[in-house]
Amino acid sequence: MRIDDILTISGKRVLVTGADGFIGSHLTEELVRQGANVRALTIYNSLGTKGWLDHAARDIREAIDYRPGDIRDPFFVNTITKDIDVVFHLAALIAIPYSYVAPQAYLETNVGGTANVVEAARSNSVERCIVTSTSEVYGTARAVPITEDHPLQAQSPYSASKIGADMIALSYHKSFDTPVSVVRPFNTYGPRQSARAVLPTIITQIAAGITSIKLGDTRPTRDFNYVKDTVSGFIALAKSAKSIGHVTNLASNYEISVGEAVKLIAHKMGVEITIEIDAARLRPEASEVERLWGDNGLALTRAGWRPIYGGLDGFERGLEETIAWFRDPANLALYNPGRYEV
Ligand SMILES: NC(=O)c1ccc[n+]([C@@H]2O[C@H](COP(=O)([O-])OP(=O)(O)OC[C@H]3O[C@@H](n4cnc5c(N)ncnc54)[C@H](O)[C@@H]3O)[C@@H](O)[C@H]2O)c1
Repeated sequence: MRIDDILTISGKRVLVTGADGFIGSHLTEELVRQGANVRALTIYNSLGTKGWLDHAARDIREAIDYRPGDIRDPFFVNTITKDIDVVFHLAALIAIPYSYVAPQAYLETNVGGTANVVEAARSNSVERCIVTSTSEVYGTARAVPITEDHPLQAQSPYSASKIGADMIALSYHKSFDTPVSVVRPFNTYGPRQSARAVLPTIITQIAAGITSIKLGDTRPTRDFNYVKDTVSGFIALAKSAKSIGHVTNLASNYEISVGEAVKLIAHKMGVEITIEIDAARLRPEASEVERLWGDNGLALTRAGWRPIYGGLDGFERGLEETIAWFRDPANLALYNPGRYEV
């Protein structure tokens, strides 16, 4: 196996798992734009839909090699990884509230699925395998900004499953020299995100004319990455051999509370709102991650990555783009406007 210092994306055969999802669809589009030959693992469904990739531009849709299936199936994952150069593994169960209800499913998909992906990467000698972690694995910050050596605290079954996945992935680098990079994005937002996530919850309710906004706890702080930054970070880290065998944060390095983010969104959407605390959205006290604020220094050192949408100014620009997308009636219609998701 040869590992270039700087890998070129153009012309590479790239597998994206979770390509039908929020971040995965944006990443897939960008990889196609950069000249990669993309194979998209989309979850199998009997309707034959391909999630958000159905909404990509026609030339992008037509350039993709679709492989509907399931990451829990090791034979399938191994088969579609043959002849692949670079793997971006994003497929996962991600909703924290559902992880309280069905923790076993989170273990099967997030830990078992990741084990299948890194095993396929090893046995097919890929050049890079990018595994997606999450800032949730840090739990409530003990020190800020959060660096990659911050303790891991599993405050939800989701977080525990992602910690397990990260450890399996890193063990493949240590044990077999598989070129695994673990990428740890902080909260990502932007067009196409599920209305279960906090910013789209606020935006879709306001866009649907609701002024009494239902939310969970508004006190926790988050470090929000705009999806274009998350995607450029994934690609930068894949290109750089310096990220192999390591965990690297992708953070905007700007901290804001959920309550302050709500006020900012309402201001940008030109409405006065009241916040209604919804018990159904509250996490158990010990499970709520109170504070996330990430350090992104290693992403710069290892891959030359900096967020374009960093700081308050960048967050405002990212929100404006996101709000404009959700306000488009064709997009809002996909969200069943007026329906409130827990
Ligand atoms: N959105 C965020 O704020 C955020 C932050 C940090 C990390 N992440 C991570 O980024 C990745 C993508 O998250 P997202 O926000 O785009 O979520 P998403 O739910 O939109 O995408 C996840 C995709 O995984 C697919 N999937 C689920 N189970 C599968 C299975 N068994 N087989 C095949 N595909 C399966 C789903 O169909 C979905 O398209 C996840 O690994 C998540 O943990 C997300």
